[in-house]
Amino acid sequence: MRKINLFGASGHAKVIIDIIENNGFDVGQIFDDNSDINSFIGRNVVSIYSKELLDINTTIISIGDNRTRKKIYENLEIKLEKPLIHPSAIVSSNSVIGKGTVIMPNAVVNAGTIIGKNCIINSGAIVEHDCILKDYVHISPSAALAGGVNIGEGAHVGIGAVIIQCVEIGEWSIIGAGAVVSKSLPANCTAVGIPAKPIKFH
Ligand SMILES: CC(=O)SCCNC(=O)CCNC(=O)[C@H](O)C(C)(C)COP(=O)(O)OP(=O)(O)OC[C@H]1O[C@@H](n2cnc3c(N)ncnc32)[C@H](O)[C@@H]1OP(=O)(O)O
Repeated sequence: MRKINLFGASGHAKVIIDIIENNGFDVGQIFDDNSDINSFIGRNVVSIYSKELLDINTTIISIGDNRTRKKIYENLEIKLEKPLIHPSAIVSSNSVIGKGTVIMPNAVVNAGTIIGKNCIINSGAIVEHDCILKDYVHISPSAALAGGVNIGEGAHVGIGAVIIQCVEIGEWSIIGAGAVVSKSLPANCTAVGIPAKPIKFH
């Protein structure tokens, strides 16, 4: 049976284990650098990093923080798993999804959309047609992107946020929970409200 490693024993990893099992695959190694975590929902956790051990299988970086996923991928040259898609998600055959990206239960990814690597399309999120999502993006549960939306690297769209068509979100920006984004937003900002406006830059 095909095995998939997890890098990070987090709450996010619990949902990914469900997706692995629902696809009929099995969990391989679970790695976490916190040596206090010896087991994770009944499974053994390895805390001493070994590239040889991890490279036996492909891996999903199961950490919710976008910058941490990027740091781990770039520093450790993780051998990424193909996109991991929950069977209840609807993903167009005319979309392109990068390695290490996870598509959670009931998410929708429509035709013409291109999603980079190590992204999270969380439960019930909708990514409409012809969107472009760069690497390390996280679309939170129930967020909705209309057609032709562009999301820069590492941006985080908060839970229940709505982004209207053809809007651009700059890299590493954070869109607050429940925001309505009606105009493009710059890089490295946190934007909240209806309509969404930047409240700070980082
Ligand atoms: C499966 C999962 O769990 S996936 C994860 C899903 N989680 C999310 O989507 C969380 C999204 N995060 C948020 O909405 C956060 O509140 C953020 C990122 C927008 C802001 O967080 P912080 O940077 O810590 O800012 P902070 O909490 O200090 O808030 C700053 C101000 O913005 C306001 N604010 C914060 N979030 C929001 C929001 N979503 N909508 C409107 N106003 C908001 C605060 O009330 C505060 O206002 P004040 O200065 O008048 O008191």
